[in-house]
Amino acid sequence: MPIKFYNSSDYHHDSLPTLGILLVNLGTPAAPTPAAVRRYLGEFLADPRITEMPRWLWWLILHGIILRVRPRRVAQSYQQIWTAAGSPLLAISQAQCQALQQAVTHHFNLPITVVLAMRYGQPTIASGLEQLRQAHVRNLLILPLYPQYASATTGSTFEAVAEVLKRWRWIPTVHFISHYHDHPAYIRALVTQIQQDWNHHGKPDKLLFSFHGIPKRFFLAGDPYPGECYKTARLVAERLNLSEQQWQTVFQSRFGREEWIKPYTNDTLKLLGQAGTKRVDVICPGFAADCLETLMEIAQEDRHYFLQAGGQEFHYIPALNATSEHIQALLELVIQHTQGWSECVYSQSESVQAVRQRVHRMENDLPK
Ligand SMILES: C=CC1=C(C)c2cc3[nH]c(cc4nc(cc5[nH]c(cc1n2)c(C)c5CCC(=O)O)C(CCC(=O)O)=C4C)c(C)c3C=C
Ligand SMILES: [Fe+2]
Ligand SMILES: [Fe+2]
Repeated sequence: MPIKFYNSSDYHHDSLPTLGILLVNLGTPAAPTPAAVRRYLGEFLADPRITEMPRWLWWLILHGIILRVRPRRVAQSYQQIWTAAGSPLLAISQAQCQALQQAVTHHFNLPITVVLAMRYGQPTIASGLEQLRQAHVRNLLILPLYPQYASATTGSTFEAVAEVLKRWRWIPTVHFISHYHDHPAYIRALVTQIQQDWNHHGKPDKLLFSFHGIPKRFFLAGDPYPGECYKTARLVAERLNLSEQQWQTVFQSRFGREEWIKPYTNDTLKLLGQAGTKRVDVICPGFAADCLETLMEIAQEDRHYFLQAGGQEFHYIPALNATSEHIQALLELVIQHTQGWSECVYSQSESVQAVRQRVHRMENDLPK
């Protein structure tokens, strides 16, 4: 019979168990070039959770039209936001991973490894999980950096992780965080981020909470995403003591021709500009790290729409990124979702001595 599972022939039964945390974000092209963007979009847009359409039809559209036209245009956008450290999304995610590793090491005083993976592109989920497997992870926490659950993002991450784990011989205890849109520590971090900005620049006439959209069709099929976006925005607005007129929830980054959830960010900004609203601030609470969709679409393109339509002042409030408030929020999420795990590692470690002796005997008994 062929070997079906991923074995650990290098595994020692007396190795110390550890806790593992896999941070996952969406992913980004390896370079701001049409070829790299084509590779990235090819993988991204082939995911059935991103485009729910008959596969053959979508394959024709993707390869016949989109991948011929879009990479050139999108590569130009990436060139404008690319930094010395690479794509902002990847660089910021790496900083988050390092900072969270420090925070959990300090807090838990246990062997615990934090690894970063991307759903599309590099570093892959498979490589991240392999790193954790080699660290003898017995308890695994998956933390997709999407506060609001969507099938296209969080759901897709679960699928990709399960695809790898199902091949392991020794499957660890797994905890998957499916959302944290109303977690007090996350809400607090957003409130602080906004207040700090307003301390420097004063308050706007209107604060827009702009979230990445999804097709309306997905919402009608039962995706909870829009409701979670609304709740995040409401909780933050309440803590900032904003009146109904002072804030609004909107959806950005529409892709393709079908209707997406509304109101659209760009249309709303045009209307606000036309209606004489002087200053608008935009924050994008659904993005754990700044990326093309915030730095380019909101901070540049949408700013332009607003000012063109008659608006006077536009501020983009950065994503939570690797701020200490964000890392603290992620740490609190980790603490909450790993309740009881330290005891588990301790008890497994205690038995290491006993295992060591038994394994030794077993190995001696095995036929050579
Ligand atoms: C934060 C949540 C996100 C949801 C929900 C989401 C849904 C979704 N996205 C697309 C299509 C594209 N998204 C693109 C970029 C992009 N999307 C997110 C996050 C969510 N997407 C991020 C963080 C990024 C930025 C990546 C970066 O490198 O900075 C792109 C690529 C850029 C482009 O070609 O415009 C596409 C395409 C769909 C269809 C969808 C829901 C069905
Ligand atoms: Fe997207
Ligand atoms: Fe976009």
